Amino acid sequence: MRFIKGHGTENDFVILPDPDGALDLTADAVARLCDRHAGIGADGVLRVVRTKSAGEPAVEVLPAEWFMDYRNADGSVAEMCGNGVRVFARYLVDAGLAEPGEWDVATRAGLRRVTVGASGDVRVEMSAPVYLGEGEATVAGETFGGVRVSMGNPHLACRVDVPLAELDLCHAPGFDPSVFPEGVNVEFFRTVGERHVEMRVYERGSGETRSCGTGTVAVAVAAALGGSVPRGLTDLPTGEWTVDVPGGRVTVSLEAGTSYLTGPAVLVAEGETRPGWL
Ligand SMILES: N[C@@H](CCC[C@H](N)C(=O)O)C(=O)O
Repeated sequence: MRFIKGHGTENDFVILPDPDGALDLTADAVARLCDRHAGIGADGVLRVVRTKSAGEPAVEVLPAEWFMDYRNADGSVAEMCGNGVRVFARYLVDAGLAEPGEWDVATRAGLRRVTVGASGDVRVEMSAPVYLGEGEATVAGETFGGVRVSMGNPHLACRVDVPLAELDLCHAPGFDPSVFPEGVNVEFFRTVGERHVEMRVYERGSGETRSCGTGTVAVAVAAALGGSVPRGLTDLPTGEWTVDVPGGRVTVSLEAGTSYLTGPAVLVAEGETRPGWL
């Protein structure tokens, strides 16, 4: 099986080209590919498949040529991946499967418009963040309040006062499963300057990662709200935010009715898995 390895702010992915949807990609195969000791190692898999061959009726109707089939490292399926979609777009251009420019990528959360040049950073229109109220996470017995935000996938963005390095994220933060029946990605953030925050994240299905693109937008929303409650679920503050993650830096732009994420997308290696390994 041919693969490419890439990352966006060190949120890393195994990219599997599967234009005609021929791969039967099981959860077990994804987990083995992502295993950092016995596999290639990654936070997730990006299967690159033509939308019409996605194998998912809700996706096949979307008007985009390519579908980003995103899987978490444990093999679970997720709706969206903000770093992944930039890396996905970079791969399509690098492989000659798409021209540099602006076009839509199909995801389980709907269409996401990417702006991608021949090299360099990629910008993604991330759609309107949805404010879902407040929530709580616990880390090592301590409870942190946060803001629940949907970016197509679920997030809980918690402002903290302690240095981020002090948080023990070796284990999954606790949360109320009746509030998050599908699980949740939990971000912890601190303000470090004017419209500038730093964050760590514990991702649903992947554990602590060095970045989460959808999470950076959720954190920008929580930081911009600053504890206030918005007038409507998508009537959120606007403005540009710098978000530092352990793996680098991204820019989030909150605009009326939508949001944008800009950051790096890097391809680092390619190869073939050994016959019979998976
Ligand atoms: N790392 C991603 C998010 C991947 C999906 C997430 N773990 C989930 O299950 O929702 C990003 O960059 O957004």
